[in-house]
Amino acid sequence: MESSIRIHPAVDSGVKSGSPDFQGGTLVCACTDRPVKVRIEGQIAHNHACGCTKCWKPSGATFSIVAVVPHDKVTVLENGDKLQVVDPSALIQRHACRECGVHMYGPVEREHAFQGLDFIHPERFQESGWAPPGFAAFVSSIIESGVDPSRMDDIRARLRELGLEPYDCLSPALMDYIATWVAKNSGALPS
Ligand SMILES: N[C@@H](CCC(=O)N[C@@H](CSCO)C(=O)NCC(=O)O)C(=O)O
Ligand SMILES: [Zn+2]
Ligand SMILES: [Zn+2]
Repeated sequence: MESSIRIHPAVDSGVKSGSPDFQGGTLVCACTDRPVKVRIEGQIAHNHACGCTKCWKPSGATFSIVAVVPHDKVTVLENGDKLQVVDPSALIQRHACRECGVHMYGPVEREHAFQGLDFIHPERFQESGWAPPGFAAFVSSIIESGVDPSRMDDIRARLRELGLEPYDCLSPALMDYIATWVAKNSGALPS
């Protein structure tokens, strides 16, 4: 299953399945001194590989691995004083460790289909068993980080080989969910 194409260390040797018993755990940043720790209660949802320029990626990775949890399931346990919001104008308020740069949680507070959800990077869990990524989002966006466009066919083929269907925005199910929210908000669909 190994390939010379690096997607992300958590999936490069094959996507590991999650555990039905996973009850949540603790996300830890990369600092050896005073690491930021964030408690997540329960399983994650909509886990995916993301090629956008805004999501945190470990070094050498082309994609991030990112999922959502309800905001009320997120608690900063330790060293929250090290957190700062990366881009206050963004939809996702990514809270990053000022020292190591790892994004610990990103709430959506604005009126939006994702309001009330926090984006997290499950690879930072100390525990295993989190639900695996199910698709790849914002694949074309990796070009914005400097990936040569001529590599895109091979990268999309590798994503398919890993079972991560590539999309250039979110998955059809999530795009339909967002569009339904917009239509109900505007009155185009009954709410
Ligand atoms: N081409 C841009 C895309 C950035 C983008 O829209 N990212 C998505 C996905 S992040 C996780 O799935 C998004 O919803 N962003 C909202 C936000 O970042 O606040 C790029 O690559 O920068
Ligand atoms: Zn840190
Ligand atoms: Zn992203």
